[in-house]
Amino acid sequence: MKITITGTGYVGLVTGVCLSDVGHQITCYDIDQEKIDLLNSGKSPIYEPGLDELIQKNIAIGRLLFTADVKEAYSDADSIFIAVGTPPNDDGSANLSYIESAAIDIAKYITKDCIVVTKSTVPVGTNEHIGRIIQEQLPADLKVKIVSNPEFLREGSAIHDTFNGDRIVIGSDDQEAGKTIEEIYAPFKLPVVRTDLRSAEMIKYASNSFLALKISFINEIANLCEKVGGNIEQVATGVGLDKRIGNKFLQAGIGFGGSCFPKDINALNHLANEYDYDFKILKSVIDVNRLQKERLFHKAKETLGSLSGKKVTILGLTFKPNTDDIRDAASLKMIQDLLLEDAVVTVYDPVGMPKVEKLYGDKIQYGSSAEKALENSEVAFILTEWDEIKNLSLETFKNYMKKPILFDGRNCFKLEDAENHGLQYYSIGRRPIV
Ligand SMILES: NC(=O)c1ccc[n+]([C@@H]2O[C@H](COP(=O)([O-])OP(=O)(O)OC[C@H]3O[C@@H](n4cnc5c(N)ncnc54)[C@H](O)[C@@H]3O)[C@@H](O)[C@H]2O)c1
Ligand SMILES: O=c1ccn([C@@H]2O[C@H](COP(=O)(O)OP(=O)(O)O[C@H]3O[C@H](CO)[C@@H](O)[C@H](O)[C@H]3O)[C@@H](O)[C@H]2O)c(=O)[nH]1
Repeated sequence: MKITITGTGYVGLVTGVCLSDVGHQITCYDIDQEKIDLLNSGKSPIYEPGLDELIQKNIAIGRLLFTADVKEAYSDADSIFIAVGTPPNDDGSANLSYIESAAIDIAKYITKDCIVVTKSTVPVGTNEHIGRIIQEQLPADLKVKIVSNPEFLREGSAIHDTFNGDRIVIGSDDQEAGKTIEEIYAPFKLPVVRTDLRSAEMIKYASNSFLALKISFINEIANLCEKVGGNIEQVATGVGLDKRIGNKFLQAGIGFGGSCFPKDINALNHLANEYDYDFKILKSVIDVNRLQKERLFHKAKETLGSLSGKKVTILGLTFKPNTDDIRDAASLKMIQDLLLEDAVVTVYDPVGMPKVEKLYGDKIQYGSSAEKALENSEVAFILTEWDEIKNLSLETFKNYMKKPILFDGRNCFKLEDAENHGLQYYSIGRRPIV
């Protein structure tokens, strides 16, 4: 059975590699020739622990093939998994142009009946739309069935999540097509949820929105703790032990970012508006997150007065650890606000600096290490909880900074430690050490 994966971003690449690792013959197709060349040399274009090794292993045993040739990708394919991007349009809706152009190519180049599976995150109704596009262009003697199979992996633990996911969602209005896709996933031995097309699409948006809601909720409790007293970590532990609530996604911080939560929540809100539904909770989640990203900046201004001309260090640029992804990261808003204040900004991140450099060039400085970035700085912000940053000794801040004033957006250090080291330390949802 020939399985083709369209798009070699996080989702397409990790899905293709993991499916080949459990024994399937996989062809990964991308329109980006540079990515394909890199992949054929055994290197992943994305930073994901463990991925290079799996790519090399499965190329070597001949189960994994990468191509930028559309004919090679689609001819003889039995099933095609679409995993192209669905980035946000200016109005918050999902941009479906990549999906639509993939659908047109599929209709043009398939040579036998096949199942088209959408892994990309798409608004409710899109799979039917894809089906119609394909149908319109398809030669009369061929048949295509449509399946929705949303993806739940997280960047940074994508391989682990694929092999150990909580569920595989397979939505189809055609039982047989759904069953074939279920069989492809059988080696993973994971729980399968079979639904109709529209429910599968909604499961993806509802899941991301609910996780984002948990984060915005705990961030608001943290903000209130700062006013009324209480320690958000103790509160989150106490709340999370209730099994009905669960302890995951209750880590208060500088707000959520990444390529998914902000985009998907906005897309769901847009969909609700289109159907004349006022999704009040979702709008609040978006609003709370926007304010949370600005919170430490305002606190620093309140504490220091003006930041103009002051050397400010940012440690951690990616939207979370173990990825080089900076999309919608809290660091981007912070850099922008600091530059508007005429602060002198120096940044450090274990892997995220090249992408930030592409955006900001010589408007900011780049430390070759956390210590170098902290040298002579008057304020430091921690925005990503990389192990390397969490493991810094608090002595480092004292030794390298001009004044050790630390704003920790990820609660990386214990309050007692900051107190013992004589740091001025502000974190999220905990009393300040002044
Ligand atoms: N990144 C994640 O962690 C994650 C997790 C779950 C779901 N998703 C969803 O999965 C989808 C893909 O996300 P991503 O981060 O992997 O995307 P991405 O934007 O990083 O990669 C998409 C790839 O598709 C290629 N492409 C575009 N049009 C194409 C076409 N017509 N034919 C072949 N290739 C084409 C691009 O060149 C690119 O390499 C999105 O809808 C996203 O919301 C992402
Ligand atoms: O308790 C928490 C957990 C997460 N975050 C932040 O939330 C964002 C997203 O984190 P995470 O969910 O781990 O990363 P993603 O890789 O964006 O994964 C999410 O988005 C993917 C794309 O849709 C889904 O597949 C995943 O299931 C979903 O977790 C990051 O900025 C985190 O710092 C918090 O602030 N507090």
